[in-house]
Amino acid sequence: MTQYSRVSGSVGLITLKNPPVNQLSAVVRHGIVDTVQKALSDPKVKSVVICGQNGMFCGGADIKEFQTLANMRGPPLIPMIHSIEAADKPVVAAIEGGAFGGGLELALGCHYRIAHSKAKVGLPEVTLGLLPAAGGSQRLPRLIGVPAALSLITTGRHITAAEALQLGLVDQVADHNTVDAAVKFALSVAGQSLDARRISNFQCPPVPNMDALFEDVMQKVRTTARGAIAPIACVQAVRAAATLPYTQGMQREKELMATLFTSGQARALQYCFFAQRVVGRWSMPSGARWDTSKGRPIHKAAVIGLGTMGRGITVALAQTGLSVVAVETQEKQFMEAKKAVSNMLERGAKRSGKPLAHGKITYSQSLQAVADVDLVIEAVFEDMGLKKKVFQQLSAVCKPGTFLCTNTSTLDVDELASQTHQPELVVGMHFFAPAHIMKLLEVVYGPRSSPELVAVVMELGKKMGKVSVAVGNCRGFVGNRMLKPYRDQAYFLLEEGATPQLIDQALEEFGFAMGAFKVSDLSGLDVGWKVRKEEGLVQPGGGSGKSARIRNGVRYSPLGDLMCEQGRFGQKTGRGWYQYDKPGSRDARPDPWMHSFLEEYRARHGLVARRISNQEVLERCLYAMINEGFRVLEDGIAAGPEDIDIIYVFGYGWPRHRGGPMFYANMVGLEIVLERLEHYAQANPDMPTLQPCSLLRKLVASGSPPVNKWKEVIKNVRSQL
Ligand SMILES: CC(C)(COP(=O)(O)OP(=O)(O)OC[C@H]1O[C@@H](n2cnc3c(N)ncnc32)[C@H](O)[C@@H]1OP(=O)(O)O)[C@@H](O)C(=O)NCCC(=O)NCCSC(=O)C[C@@H](O)CCCCCCCCCCCCC(=O)O
Repeated sequence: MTQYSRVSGSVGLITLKNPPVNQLSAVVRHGIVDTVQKALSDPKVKSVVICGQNGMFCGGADIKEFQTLANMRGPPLIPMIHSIEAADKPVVAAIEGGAFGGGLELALGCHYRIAHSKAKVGLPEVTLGLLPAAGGSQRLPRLIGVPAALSLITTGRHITAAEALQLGLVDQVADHNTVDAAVKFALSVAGQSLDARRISNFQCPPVPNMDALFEDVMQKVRTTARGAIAPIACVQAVRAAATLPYTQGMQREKELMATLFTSGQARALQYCFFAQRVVGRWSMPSGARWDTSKGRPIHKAAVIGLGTMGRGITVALAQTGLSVVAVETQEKQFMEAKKAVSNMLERGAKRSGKPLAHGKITYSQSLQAVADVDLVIEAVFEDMGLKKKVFQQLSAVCKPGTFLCTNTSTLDVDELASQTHQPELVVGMHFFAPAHIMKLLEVVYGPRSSPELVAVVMELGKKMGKVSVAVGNCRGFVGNRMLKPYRDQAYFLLEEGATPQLIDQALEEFGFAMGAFKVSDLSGLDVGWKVRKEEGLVQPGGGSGKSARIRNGVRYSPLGDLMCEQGRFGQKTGRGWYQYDKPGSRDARPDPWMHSFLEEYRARHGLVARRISNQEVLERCLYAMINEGFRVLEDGIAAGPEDIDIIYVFGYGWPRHRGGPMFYANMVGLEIVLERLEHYAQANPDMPTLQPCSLLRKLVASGSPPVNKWKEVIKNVRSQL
């Protein structure tokens, strides 16, 4: 909706009213068309101001309308914006809060833009698999120049009002009431010629070596896009702005948008946008929910253990403005950590332009120092015995009511909780390395965890800039639990004839940031080896005879153990699944040694190498992971498919334009995933992770409903258990 009034005698004020972000739904577009016409035909009105209610200009087109073309009724945006630009009375955009996507395109159609100093603007369409197709790709380069427009449009980043002013994207920045400032401004420009204010009439500012610039940008975009098509279309659209007259440029914008609009990638990215918001509305099997559970404020937090994870967590906490007590009992680690944390904070301050958070951290070598904190995050070595001891000590030292969190990535949170006097005040906070950079936080609750604590930790995660997902307790929680069958399949494929580079290439072409073996080299093969040894899975020399590749009755690959026996721990030793120039180097190169290692291994176990296709790599690795995802849903560990998908997109390098593993399964077709799993399970009866799980079968039997309808089927499956 829109509201219209005449203010200060001669200014027509149009207010967009469409909570939550004044998105340009059909009814708003109708309102704009009608009120603009009203203002222009009223002889008393000499100029017009467009603003948004509740301190927000406009969040752009209504993304919900994009779900089907049938939804796209009402006046189209492009002619609506053209009619504003063509008006013979000055139109001023008063930007409070933000102007994003279609919202900024609307403002670019206005003759002047005034922004509040705290407002942000941007064209984030690329993050939704689209391009700014209401003239944004054509007007922005004409206004601020090709290089700056390319940067904004291909990344979708939001910029501050100050940066927008510097770029010439806004004409004035207001510190107080933006609408008042805009009305005053509108009065001052009434009657002035608008010839020089219509951006579509501008020529793009000339760029020396334009071909080279576009080639360079396209090259960079292709490398970072990992298969996403929207960033490439964005470059093509800006190129059209730079090389074609406006009307032809608009035609190109339209053609490019038509390709993107109906693409699977746009569906996936828009799903991710909403899924990210869905996971914030967490719920627990007990019925506790985000909107009925209230946390309490945390003023002082502590981190126990200042290894790599503890350091990152300390930085992330300090950057929220909290007082942090950082505890490390080992002298050498203590000294190194203090220095490392300072450096990380300095780099962070430089990057963000925000002041240093140094003063807020106090360091101690004694656990007694945490006696008065509100919340503790334990980040000692991943060893159940050690962690149990720490939790017993914390329970004795901390004041009653202190929240105790563990940064374990796999261990049983309930077992740790049972070491304390108040098990209901214990949860897992699974950070991802580097903890001050990576966006994902898995918040792991147990059956006894209090909803108040979950609310506190979810809120704390938000303050740390994390995307927090609440999940139930099981081995590996959601992310690592699903990663295991994926990795196992990668090992089995090596045994059957693949190479690490063949598998990694297939996964990277799919869009993963790194293939399974590069990730393993990065995180260190010894980490998993230690866990497997503790579980009694490792046999010297990989074991012999038929049982060498079987543990507990299921298929097991000792390849990783054999690599570790040879000291090949990955990047840290300069040798792993790949070779590196020197220990610590990141540049992975295929290692000819691997060829003879695998040949010798296959010969020892009577395996005949066969040709493995990319399709088989993807189906076996991804469908095994997806199948486990269905089990996670069936077990109630994740509340819905969105939780799994957000975990994978933000924590495991899953390509966002494919929407997360569960969304991807839906896109492929659940019946196809089921059929392929059945096929591989039949060929490999000793791999139970390939046996399709009952929820998948149930969903297929229910006609493969879209992903947002799965929860109903899950509820039925659970009620039958
Ligand atoms: C705005 C924000 C920065 C605010 O952040 P904040 O943290 O304050 O709040 P939330 O993010 O939690 O959001 C609150 C609430 O609002 C919902 N929401 C936000 N934005 C939108 C929106 N744009 N539409 C709908 N709903 C929105 C959000 O979901 C939350 O609600 P929930 O219930 O889920 O909790 C932040 O919200 C933000 O970043 N928003 C998105 C901004 C954005 O990306 N905007 C761009 C939108 S796309 C666009 O504008 C496209 C235009 O360029 C062009 C359109 C032209 C269309 C032409 C179509 C041609 C089709 C051709 C096809 C031809 C095919 C053929 O014929 O064959």
